[in-house]
Amino acid sequence: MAENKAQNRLRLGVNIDHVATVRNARGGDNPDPVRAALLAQNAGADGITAHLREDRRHIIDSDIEGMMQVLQAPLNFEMAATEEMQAIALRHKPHAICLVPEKREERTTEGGLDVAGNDNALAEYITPLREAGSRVSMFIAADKAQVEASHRIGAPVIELHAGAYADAWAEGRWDERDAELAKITEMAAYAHDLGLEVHVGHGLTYDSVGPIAALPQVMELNIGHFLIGEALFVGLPAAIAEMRRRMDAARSGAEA
Ligand SMILES: CC(=O)[C@@H](O)[C@H](O)COP(=O)(O)O
Ligand SMILES: NCC(=O)COP(=O)(O)O
Repeated sequence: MAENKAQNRLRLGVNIDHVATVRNARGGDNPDPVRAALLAQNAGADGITAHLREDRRHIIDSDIEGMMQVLQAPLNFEMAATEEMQAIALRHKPHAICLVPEKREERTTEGGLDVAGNDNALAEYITPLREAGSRVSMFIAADKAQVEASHRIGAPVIELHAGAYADAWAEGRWDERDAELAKITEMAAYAHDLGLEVHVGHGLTYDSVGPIAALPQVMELNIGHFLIGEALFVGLPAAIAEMRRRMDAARSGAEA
């Protein structure tokens, strides 16, 4: 995504996948994820994130095409490391590409990509994507071996999977929440020391965003499902503004 004027300003990428989930429940064109992406951009999102799954359960190919045509904000294109997705990414050359693991039977992205177990293949896979100018990131668990493998293969960015932290928060499992936060905290610092740019995402809400936003090494958060749900009640611009307020308050050490 574009450099921020204030160096320490945390970027917010708004994931619009679940606008497409609602559209696809009935087929047809409404609600339109491209319209939601434009609205998010105009409401202050620093970027738009969209995950084109192999089964097209939410975002479909024409959504990506539409966003590439009309968005000024950078697109962070989430995809599995398959030949089909590589060809689509090379056709569109999005600002950023985030490689994520995918299982057709999962309800949502359950874990991080196993970069450590596939480092040679992934190094080869990302080479043309990087040569085409996309900033490639690895969506990984907060795990030292995965951070080191991401660095080794030449990915400039990692996104740490916050799902276990966010779920523990939502379910009141406080010890687990604290343990997950400790892992993210440690790995964000470690990855930053290696020279990686650190992003965090998955499952974050108004409640759980603060401690993650407060981590000084984290440059970007990607948040979708909660914001799209909240938008049903308050509208997308208001939901984004409130998330932004909480991120900024945590970043500056103030009470949210
Ligand atoms: C990789 C990731 O975290 C996302 O793409 C996201 O949460 C929305 O997509 P799913 O809910 O389909 O995983
Ligand atoms: N990569 C995480 C993302 O884009 C948003 O995840 P979620 O907030 O929809 O769970």
